[in-house]
Amino acid sequence: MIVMKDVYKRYPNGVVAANGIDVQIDQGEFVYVVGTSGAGKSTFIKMMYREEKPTKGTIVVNGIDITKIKNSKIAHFRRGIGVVFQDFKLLPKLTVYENIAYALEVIEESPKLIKKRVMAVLDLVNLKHKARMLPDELSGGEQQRISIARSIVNSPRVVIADEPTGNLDPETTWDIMKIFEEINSRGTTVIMATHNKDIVNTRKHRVIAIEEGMIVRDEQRGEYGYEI
Ligand SMILES: Nc1ncnc2c1ncn2[C@@H]1O[C@H](COP(=O)(O)OP(=O)(O)OP(=O)(O)O)[C@@H](O)[C@H]1O
Repeated sequence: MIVMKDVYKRYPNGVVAANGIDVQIDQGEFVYVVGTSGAGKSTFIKMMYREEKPTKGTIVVNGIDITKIKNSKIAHFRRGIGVVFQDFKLLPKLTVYENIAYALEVIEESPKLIKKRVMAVLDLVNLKHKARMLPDELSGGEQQRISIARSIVNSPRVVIADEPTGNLDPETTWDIMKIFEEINSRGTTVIMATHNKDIVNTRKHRVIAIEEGMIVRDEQRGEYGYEI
């Protein structure tokens, strides 16, 4: 569960990107975060995995008040959260297998367990046969599937995705959505910032709309709500 109470974020340049946010997201929900460019979507989700610290307010994620944890504990906290980016952020010199295994190697899991888990997530995204390739030998959609596989290899309770289909064509976008829905159906919370009206209006889930750093709409099975 994620709970934000009276959260404000003012960047050093004076921009207020979160302006009094109160929200609760329960375990297992699927949530779209929508809003115009610069509205504060990325700031909202970055605060959930402590990439940004709020100026004021409390944020409790998986039972931990992440506004109070020490810097030395942040890495440990983040292991419970999977993060997927628009530009994939795969390590170019590592193979697909190594990119995914890396997250488990740093926590010193056994080689046997690492292999089992990496192959299981590669199977989920249908890319077992590409395990030995390098990221730049893959299409954009395949790279995003690998980055999703990497985000869930630790079995996080929450997956956060910032515009994960922004660089992909419409057909690939649907494939990626199916994977997120599959992950969600297994009980993982999925939080996705998106500008994709078709996705939001077709694959119905909770919609949180942000404008000027405030939640202006929060609807179960909501609509995208903007003309683009
Ligand atoms: N690191 C930063 N330093 C200063 N200002 C920032 C920083 N990051 C974001 N901002 C500002 O905060 C506001 C909200 O930005 P944010 O990236 O959260 O919006 P967004 O809704 O995700 O936008 P987009 O859809 O364009 O990605 C914007 O005015 C932006 O310029």
